[in-house]
Amino acid sequence: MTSFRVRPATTADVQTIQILVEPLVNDRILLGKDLVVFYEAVQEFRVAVAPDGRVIGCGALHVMWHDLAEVRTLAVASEWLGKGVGHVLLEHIERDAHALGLQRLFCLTFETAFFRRHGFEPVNEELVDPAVFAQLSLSPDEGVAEFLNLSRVKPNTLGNTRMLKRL
Ligand SMILES: CC(=O)SCCNC(=O)CCNC(=O)[C@H](O)C(C)(C)COP(=O)(O)OP(=O)(O)OC[C@H]1O[C@@H](n2cnc3c(N)ncnc32)[C@H](O)[C@@H]1OP(=O)(O)O
Repeated sequence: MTSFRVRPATTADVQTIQILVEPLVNDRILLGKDLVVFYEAVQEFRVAVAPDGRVIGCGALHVMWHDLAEVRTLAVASEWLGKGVGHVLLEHIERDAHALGLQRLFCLTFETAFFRRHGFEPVNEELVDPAVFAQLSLSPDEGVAEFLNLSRVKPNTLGNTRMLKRL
């Protein structure tokens, strides 16, 4: 079996994470973020690390409300695809979500088959009531705006599927 391990990200990983996701951002698969935003979110990230210490994957958990969080920036280096790295990263993210008391995990993705295999289902309905929607719309976070499907970010989300997993 190919060995790799998953651990919480450190600030030393942040530039590597940005480099890892850059091609996916250029292809409009993932939302681009400034380096400062990655640093501010470092505690949300887990990274997968090859035996030689190289970061080969990442994924993040962004809490949005008391029961609700989003899986973000899940990405695996091209030469490591299909070796279970994404699966183990998502397992860790789900474990973190459980530990935080969350009950619902959202994602916005083109990788519907991968997320389906991990228990996510496409959703069309509103996932929050109007009062929570109003609160979330105060967030400056672009990902939250995408979750709310605000018109200003709709071009970013074209072709993506909204998916949800109940934990
Ligand atoms: C919420 C968001 O962040 S949305 C964005 C999601 N990310 C992206 O779209 C970025 C581009 N995509 C990627 O980086 C990757 O494709 C990911 C993250 C979606 C999946 O990462 P991977 O490491 O390839 O996933 P993983 O290997 O666990 O599973 C993929 C396939 O490999 C298979 N697999 C799992 N373990 C192994 C293994 N040890 N050996 C061989 N194959 C394996 C799985 O069964 C699965 O098979 P299938 O897709 O052919 O049915």
